Amino acid sequence: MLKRAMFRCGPLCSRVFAVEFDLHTKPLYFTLSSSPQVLHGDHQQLFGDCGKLFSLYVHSENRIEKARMYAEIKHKLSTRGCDVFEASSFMPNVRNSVLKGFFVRDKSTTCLSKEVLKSLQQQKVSVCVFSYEREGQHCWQEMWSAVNHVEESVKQYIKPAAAAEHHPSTLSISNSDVFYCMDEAYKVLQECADIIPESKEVLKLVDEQLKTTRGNGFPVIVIEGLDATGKTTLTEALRQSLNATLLKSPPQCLAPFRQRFDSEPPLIRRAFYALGNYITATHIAKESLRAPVIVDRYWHSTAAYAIATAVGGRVENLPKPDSELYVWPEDLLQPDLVLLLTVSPEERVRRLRDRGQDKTTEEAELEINQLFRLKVEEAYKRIQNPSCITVDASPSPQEVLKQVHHLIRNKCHL
Ligand SMILES: Nc1ncnc2c1ncn2[C@@H]1O[C@H](COP(=O)(O)OP(=O)(O)OP(=O)(O)O)[C@@H](O)[C@H]1O
Ligand SMILES: Cc1cn([C@H]2C[C@H](O)[C@@H](COP(=O)(O)O)O2)c(=O)[nH]c1=O
Repeated sequence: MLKRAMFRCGPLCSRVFAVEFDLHTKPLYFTLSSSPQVLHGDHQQLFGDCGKLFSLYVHSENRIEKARMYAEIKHKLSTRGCDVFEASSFMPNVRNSVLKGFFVRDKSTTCLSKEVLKSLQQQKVSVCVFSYEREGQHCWQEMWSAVNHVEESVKQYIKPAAAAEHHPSTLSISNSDVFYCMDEAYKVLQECADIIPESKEVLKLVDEQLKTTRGNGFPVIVIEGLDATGKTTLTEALRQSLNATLLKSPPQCLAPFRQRFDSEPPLIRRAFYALGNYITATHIAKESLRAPVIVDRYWHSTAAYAIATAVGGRVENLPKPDSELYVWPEDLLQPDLVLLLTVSPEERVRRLRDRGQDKTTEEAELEINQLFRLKVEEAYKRIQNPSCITVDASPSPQEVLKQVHHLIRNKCHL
């Protein structure tokens, strides 16, 4: 049964495996071979270190179940004191062939991870588990089962493989992390309506919005940036100085649901934020007929945070700059100008501390995770049509406002 689940997604021998062993370098890639292969360098380190080694991959036809199971496993394993590395199995360049999972090194004498693995194999979502054994300079894997009996289990040797051209997670971003049309995000919330009752309320709010296309109105200016880069300060100043309407994404009507969706795995959380943009779009269409509109975060934030979270490790793992993953959704109202506020990491942390507010989990992670911060900012800069203009937001609020007025005058003739 386990094996069948894995084979349904392509035979094991044609799959490539990737382990995020060191976040500062490329993932370690390997394939499987029937003959022993000598391991060197990082591969030797990954498979040769002490401790019991396992990897596991989650499969289910139901993407909501799969996403929730993956999040649950991550939580369970990380509280067991094991070394847990994100892993994936995929067919090179084949979209949606990715099975996400973990590589586990359990150094405990009692093998704590086995307990977790046993309980996982009893669930209705398929979790394929492999165990690894070393044999001199070689290492082989075989299917592992909680009851120690796997039909036709074959030993397959680990064979180091060259790095994939595209990081495996980029193969599954489209309409799982970033949604390129409203219907795709809508479907996700429909699919989880039974387990997350708030989904129905969110969908009702989306349905209530009129499908408006933008007429010839006043300019729409979006202000983007990491937390504490000064968006609230600037957007409020622009509202006053331009006599503009100030909107934000997600819109106020979704505020009561935000915490609930923030605690869900990326598939569900990102669909929620995507729908927030469509509601904001209908407000923009209406308000821009009356006055200039300033928007605090919009699709750039939704896509940049989603891509940076989906792609593990370093900035080089992001989809290439010309990737279609940076393309604006065709059915989403486009603003006239997008400005990206940037400050140095030190200044941003200082502003966060001065503000002394609660941070979202993601933002707390961001503070300690320089790599993530760099990826979000780089993803912002790669988004196309419209692309964003970077504004140095380190000077005083008055100076930043002056710079931005200048840009608005030039680009929007306001
Ligand atoms: N140009 C500036 N110079 C110095 N401090 C600033 C400047 N702009 C804003 N701040 C201060 O930095 C902190 C963060 O600013 P603000 O709340 O405007 O950021 P933000 O981008 O809206 O954050 P978030 O996305 O988390 O809402 C606040 O304490 C604010 O007073
Ligand atoms: C709009 C939007 C926001 N987020 C995340 C990014 C940050 O961690 C917080 C900040 O939101 P705030 O309302 O500006 O305080 O939310 C996101 O992941 N996706 C989005 O679309």
